[in-house]
Amino acid sequence: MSKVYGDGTVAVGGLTLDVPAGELVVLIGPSGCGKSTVLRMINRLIQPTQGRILIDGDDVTDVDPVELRRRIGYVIQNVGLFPHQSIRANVGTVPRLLGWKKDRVRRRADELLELVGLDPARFGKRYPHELSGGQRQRAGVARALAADPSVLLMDEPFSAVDPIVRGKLQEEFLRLQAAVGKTIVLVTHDIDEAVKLGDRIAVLSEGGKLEQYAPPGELLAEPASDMVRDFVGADRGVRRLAVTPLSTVMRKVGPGHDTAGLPSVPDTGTLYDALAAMLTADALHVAVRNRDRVVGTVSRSAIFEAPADAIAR
Ligand SMILES: Nc1ncnc2c1ncn2[C@@H]1O[C@H](COP(=O)(O)OP(=O)(O)OP(=O)(O)O)[C@@H](O)[C@H]1O
Repeated sequence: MSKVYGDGTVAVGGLTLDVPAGELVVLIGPSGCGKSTVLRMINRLIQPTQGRILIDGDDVTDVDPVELRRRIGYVIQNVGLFPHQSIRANVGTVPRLLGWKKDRVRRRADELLELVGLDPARFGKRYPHELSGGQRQRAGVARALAADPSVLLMDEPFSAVDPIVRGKLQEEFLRLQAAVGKTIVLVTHDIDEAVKLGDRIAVLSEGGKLEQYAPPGELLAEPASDMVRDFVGADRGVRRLAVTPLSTVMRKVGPGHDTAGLPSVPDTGTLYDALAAMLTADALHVAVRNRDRVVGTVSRSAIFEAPADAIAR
């Protein structure tokens, strides 16, 4: 696909990208490289100058716009909730457009509010300005999911909130995605967010040029160009810890093994989490838990001495 704006600006110069169903793909790149333009071409807010966009084999330009809205959820920075409508009405927007009965719209809105962790009884009647930034963000995600779209487009969805809330929303969002399994294209310019959320990351440079398209570990281990190397940063080696599962260096322990006094991390964590827990607690080892059961330990030296090819790629 490509987009040349009326004034001759080549925002996207011919990009081909295959997004596997059920995966979360992150578009990242410097300001003005065409990320938002790509996203808006997918949902037809912007007409491509050239090329085609297929969803499940259907060209989006052939799909009726109302049907397209049902199939594609869209979340933007600062959410874009309608200020004069209640949160419940906001979340019910697309189902209403689709002509669902009032009761069904309401039930669906409340179900979605629950799903994103907003109590419908408490928040349903409020207006957007009566919510915190993080709560508005969750309402925005609920609205985008309301008609059960197969595709979710998210343009810097977590950038308008402070870093702590952002971290929490990202965690919640990963849990939500594990439950709903949408195909997601997410735009960010935060490499840590990209590494944390993406199954694959597409690094774009000016004009929507695809510099590299790879899973986070591979991107960090083997940047395909100088541009990508600069972009992922000199500390990419440390970032790789954040995509390496604990299992690579964990020593298994049997039941009854004494780990009293050690900091602990869940077995779903990464080497980054283990190192952070040890540094925070000034400990040389960390216990690895599966729920309440200790299943292994990881030591600082095991992380530092891990062979390079054991670290994720
Ligand atoms: N309506 C327009 N008319 C002309 N040029 C435009 C228009 N909209 C965007 N552009 C230009 O197209 C290029 C890509 O813009 P786009 O918003 O897609 O970038 P982006 O990567 O999302 O940037 P950012 O990270 O800053 O949001 C930029 O050079 C921008 O100035």
